[in-house]
Amino acid sequence: MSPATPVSTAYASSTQQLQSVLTATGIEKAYRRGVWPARRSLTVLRGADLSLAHGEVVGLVGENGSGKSTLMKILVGALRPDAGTVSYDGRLGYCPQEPIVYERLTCDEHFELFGRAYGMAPEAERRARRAIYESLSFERHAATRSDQLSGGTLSKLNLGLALLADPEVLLLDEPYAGFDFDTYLKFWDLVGQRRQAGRSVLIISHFVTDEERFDRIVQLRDGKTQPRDGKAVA
Ligand SMILES: Nc1ncnc2c1ncn2[C@@H]1O[C@H](COP(=O)(O)OP(=O)(O)OP(=O)(O)O)[C@@H](O)[C@H]1O
Repeated sequence: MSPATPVSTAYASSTQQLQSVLTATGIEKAYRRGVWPARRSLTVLRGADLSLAHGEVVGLVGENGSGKSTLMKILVGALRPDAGTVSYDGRLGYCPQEPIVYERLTCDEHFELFGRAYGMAPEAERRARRAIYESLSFERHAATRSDQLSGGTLSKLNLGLALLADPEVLLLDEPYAGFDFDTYLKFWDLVGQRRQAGRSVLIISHFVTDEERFDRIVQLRDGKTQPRDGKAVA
């Protein structure tokens, strides 16, 4: 779902973070697997820190299984950390790795539903929807049910729903895996517009070729975050 709602008392919407729009400190997370007596614990995050400034576009990278999605789920409140705190200002928009949509609803119906959930006035929702259709070129699918969309168009809908309420922070988990090249370029135009507007974007990425598009890259390794070589430190 997007945007995320905090689920834990460890989360607080704060106006005290003047520099950062989102700050995570000392995040720890272990998954419990199996059943007793063969129960095991897999520690994924061991004190990860992350901050996002206004207008910053940050890449989150790391090996498969290093915990990028886990950290992002914790940032948006979809998963509870074992330790650590997350605070942010304003609204978060979250685009999960696997689109979460209602298969019987059309694209238009998704926007209407999410617009209501965000508390948007109908006219504001329609305006935002038109702009999203135009910037990602999928207006022709407005009346198509989501179970009949191609994978790439489903990814556009997933991204569009995260963008709908113009969130201060956009958190995207491998958003462009299904995009064709033209859409991929449109995606980066859109990210550039958000940067210009002072909005922040955190993107989980696997593509080394994207490196120059980020203001800063954070790498997850051994459960902790570190700045990626050659980019400024947080
Ligand atoms: N719900 C879960 N229960 C148990 N283990 C999990 C769960 N979710 C993730 N894991 C494990 O936690 C580790 C981190 O997973 P996560 O999806 O956060 O990594 P990732 O860096 O996003 O990986 P990828 O690059 O492959 O998408 C992996 O070993 C994964 O198998």
